[in-house]
Amino acid sequence: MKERNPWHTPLTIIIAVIGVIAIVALVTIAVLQNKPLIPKYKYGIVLDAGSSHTAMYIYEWPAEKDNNTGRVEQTHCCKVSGSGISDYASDPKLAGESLKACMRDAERFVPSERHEETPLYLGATAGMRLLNIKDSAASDRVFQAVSESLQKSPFSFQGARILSGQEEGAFGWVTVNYLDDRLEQGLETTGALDLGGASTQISFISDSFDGSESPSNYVAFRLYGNDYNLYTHSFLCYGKDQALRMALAHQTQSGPGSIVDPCFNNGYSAVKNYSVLYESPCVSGRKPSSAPQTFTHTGKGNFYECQEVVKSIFNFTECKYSQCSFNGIFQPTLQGTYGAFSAYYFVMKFLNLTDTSVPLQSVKEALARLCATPFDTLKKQHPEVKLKFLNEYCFSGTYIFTLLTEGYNFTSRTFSDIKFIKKIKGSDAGWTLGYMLNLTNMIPAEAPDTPLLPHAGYVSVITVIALVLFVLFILSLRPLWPRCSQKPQIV
Ligand SMILES: O=P(O)(O)OP(=O)(O)OP(=O)(O)OC[C@H]1O[C@@H](n2cnc3c(O)ncnc32)[C@H](O)[C@@H]1O
Repeated sequence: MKERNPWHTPLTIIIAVIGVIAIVALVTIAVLQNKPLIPKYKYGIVLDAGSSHTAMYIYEWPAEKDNNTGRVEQTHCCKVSGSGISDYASDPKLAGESLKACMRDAERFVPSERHEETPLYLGATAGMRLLNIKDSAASDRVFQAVSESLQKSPFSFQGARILSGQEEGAFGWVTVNYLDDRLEQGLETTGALDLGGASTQISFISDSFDGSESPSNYVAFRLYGNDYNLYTHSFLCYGKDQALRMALAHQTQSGPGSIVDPCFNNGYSAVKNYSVLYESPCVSGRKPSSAPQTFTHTGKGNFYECQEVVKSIFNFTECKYSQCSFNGIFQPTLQGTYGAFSAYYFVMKFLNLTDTSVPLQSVKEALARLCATPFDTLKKQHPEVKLKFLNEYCFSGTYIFTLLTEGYNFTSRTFSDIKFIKKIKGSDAGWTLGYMLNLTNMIPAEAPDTPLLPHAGYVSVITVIALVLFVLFILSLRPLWPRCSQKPQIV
């Protein structure tokens, strides 16, 4: 004879089975309903048509979060081979052709089902600003050619245009602060220092600046519920290549047949053409009236003398405001930390000076040593470095040092507030990301609403509540529970 278990009645078994099914169904629905979708991405492409070269950046963000909350990241960068589009003024078609290899690259990196909806922008900076000043019809032809080429791509081409210096500075600032998560979290922002080939930008927030003293340097933003009064200025012709032209123009004012340049290493020698040197609008007005066709450019490598040459391209005396950086341009008091990118990074990286805890005096000494190194020794020390760059590091380092200290007024105390950076969390520092975020409305003016609980927390709460309900349900059926009799039932 078997003893009968009082729980093994059909009713309790049915209740238990229904209860378990109900819990499983409830949790399954909660999980499926609220689970983040399998990551699917959307894309945006920006071409940075700079004075020295063009680069293409592909950005991606989670598709279900393009209501302003998803993180935008750079997934790919392609360097267009050849020079910047402004160098194709005499043969604009080639400017369009030059972009084709990177556009084919983009077709591989962006999934084909996303091609048609992916916005594609081309922004040109100081190289095209200068070409536009020199010959606006030629600049139009270059834009026509690159636009025709980009229209043939499968992406949604949104146009090619010149960014103003103010936009370039402001979008660089947005990029740096977006990537550092400072905007969304409303943290103290970082200033942005960008050194290109033809222009340089400085952008930062200063409590002493509300735009009233120099409105042309003022950009107002409202991002994630916070207001920002940004100071920004772009110095056209003060990118590193045009600054070098101005330094050479200063040394060839009398039209000599040769110059001995303290900004180039001893042993460096090259024959240069006067008309090529003076073809840029940054120096064209100063071309000596009588000069031979060419001059011999040799180096003597002296940092202190080089600094004097570099200082000659700045005007430190004129200022109609309460305070200025240089050339009569207003600059409020420096404040906070700074990210310095593009040529700032390339040059300081070569000099092993990206660590700004090194005292300013030591930076000066390192530059003095670099400039004093004979050019042959330098070439032997750095066989991997392109000669075009190696030639110019003494000038470039001295220029950066002078621009930061004498131009922007960084001191031995504030110099350590600068961080020389190339990338932040995998994305390049530069104006392109800020430009795309702006054009795609990816940064909201107001802070987006956040869900009460994260997904995992939500599922846990649902599960616990379901279990409690189930236990209560079982308890409420107590009257139906089989009674345990004292006597064992004999079956
Ligand atoms: O913004 P604009 O002024 O139009 O210029 P760009 O867009 O061409 O400027 P980049 O930031 O690409 O480069 C800035 C400069 O750095 C130079 N550069 C690039 N790589 C370098 C390296 O490894 N060492 C030294 N200089 C480098 C380049 O030739 C430019 O003169």
